[in-house]
Amino acid sequence: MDGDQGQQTALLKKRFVVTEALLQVPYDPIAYLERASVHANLGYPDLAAGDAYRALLLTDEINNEGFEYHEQALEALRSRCKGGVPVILLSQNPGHLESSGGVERTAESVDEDRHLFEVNRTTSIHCYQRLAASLLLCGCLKSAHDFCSRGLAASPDNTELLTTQEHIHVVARKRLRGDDVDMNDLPDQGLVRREIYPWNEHEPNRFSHETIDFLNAELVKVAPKCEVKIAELPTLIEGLTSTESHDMATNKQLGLFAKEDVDPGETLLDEYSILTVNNRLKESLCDACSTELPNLGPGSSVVGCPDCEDTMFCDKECLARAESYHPAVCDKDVDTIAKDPDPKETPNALYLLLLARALAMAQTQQCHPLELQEIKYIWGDFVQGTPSTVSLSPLAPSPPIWTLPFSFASNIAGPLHILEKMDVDIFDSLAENDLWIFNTLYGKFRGTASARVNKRDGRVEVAAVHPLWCLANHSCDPNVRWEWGGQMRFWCREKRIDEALGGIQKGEEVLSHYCDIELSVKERREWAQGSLGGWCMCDRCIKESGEGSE
Ligand SMILES: C[S@@+](CC[C@H](N)C(=O)[O-])C[C@H]1O[C@@H](n2cnc3c(N)ncnc32)[C@H](O)[C@@H]1O
Repeated sequence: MDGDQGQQTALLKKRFVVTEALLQVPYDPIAYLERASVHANLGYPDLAAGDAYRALLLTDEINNEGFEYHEQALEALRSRCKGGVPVILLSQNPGHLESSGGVERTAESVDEDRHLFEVNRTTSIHCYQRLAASLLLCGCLKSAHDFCSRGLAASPDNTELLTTQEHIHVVARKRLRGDDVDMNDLPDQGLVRREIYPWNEHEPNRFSHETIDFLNAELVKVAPKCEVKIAELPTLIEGLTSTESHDMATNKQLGLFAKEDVDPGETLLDEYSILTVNNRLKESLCDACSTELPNLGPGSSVVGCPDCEDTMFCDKECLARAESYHPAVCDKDVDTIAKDPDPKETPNALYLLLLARALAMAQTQQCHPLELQEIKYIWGDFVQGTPSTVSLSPLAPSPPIWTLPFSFASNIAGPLHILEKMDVDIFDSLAENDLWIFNTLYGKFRGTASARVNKRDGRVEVAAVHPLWCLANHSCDPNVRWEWGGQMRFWCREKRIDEALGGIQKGEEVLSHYCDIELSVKERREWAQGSLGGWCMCDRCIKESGEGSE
């Protein structure tokens, strides 16, 4: 084991110990700060920010007697101060705590309440420091600036916060390309690592017999002529063409294949997904499948939830399917969250709504969110084995690019707000509601979700993950068409792109399309690049771009 690896292993062990401690004592702000430090050292500034934010919330609980977790948080802090001031607060002493050789004077020597109040104040300033520095590293400049300002309001001479503030200004000038930076216009969308975290025990081996058998048993119900198999796909790199790389690397993934011959026009898959959301506050869409509700009036099939006002479903079937998520949000005032967003925020808002739906499903079904069968097996476009530190060795591979979109609002504050609305204790449910779990869910949704526009005004309003449909890979000469109404439907094309008769033979891969195939090769490649991870290299693209012709 080399030095870097040894350090990594030690940090992961430490992370495990602190997480276990938090599962035992969930309201301990110090343990959260400790875990933030471990996450920062492991190279996860996003997770460090998430922990520091939870610690900050707990310091608020301690400060406010009327708050829900005041007693538990105060007791946790008191217990941590029994042997003196916790070491994590002594590394940099932003409050004016007195220390004596690493161990503070004990509670007997001073008024205990005053002492705890001071420790709590110091803890909160540490939280601001950690939040500002970590969010800056993630590229969330506005949130970093906000926490920096809040920290400086409490501790104006704090050198760490002043330094971070300087860095925020430098990065902001670079990103906004100018010296005149308005702090209200700071970018707040960043990128973080997109990976299967080393401690994630929920991710299945997608190529195991167990996974493939499970998916095939599910497929029998909605696509009896399809089966899932391992597929070899070209490894796509942004802007790389086949003339530049004749030896194209490939990678193993899953794909859909025909088990029997399929006739032109024949339906191949018909999938209903409860993992469907819409962002319209006052539109008449079904809460379960987000289809436009049928007309109300005599004989209408529309039904409402018997227990809460305003939640409407197409029919009794959708109401019955809603039993898998609705009880967690029934009458819980979650309706307005992420609805009618600013157009710039539409994608983020839809992903947050998908996350909210998944959390409601998990809560209702008393299941870990990553164990939900609609989520467990889907593609997440994760980058494996990301090193946490950049190696200086000339032989080291270049560090992977961070690809998971991240913001304080979507990844940290938003999900916690939703859980609180659902009456979930965000501290005592860490095992199910930790930030790395939200990030993993986002990775999966961003790898598989599709969106739909409102035909009347062209606004994107619905998003969904169809866990079986999304197993199909892309081609610009697809052999199926798809249509998404209440259900997602694939049917075999009557004609292929060259006007040849459609039809899929037994054993052939079922190829969908992720972009409008009527476009030119350049436009198609630009459109599909986001969902493919690079320039499309299907036979049609290679032919039309003139690549590989020599
Ligand atoms: C929605 S998933 C498709 C199913 C996925 N192969 C799986 O294992 O579940 C989309 C991902 O499949 C891969 N993919 C799909 N079509 C491809 C193609 N024509 N060439 C290369 N990769 C493709 C890309 O990695 C893309 O990010």
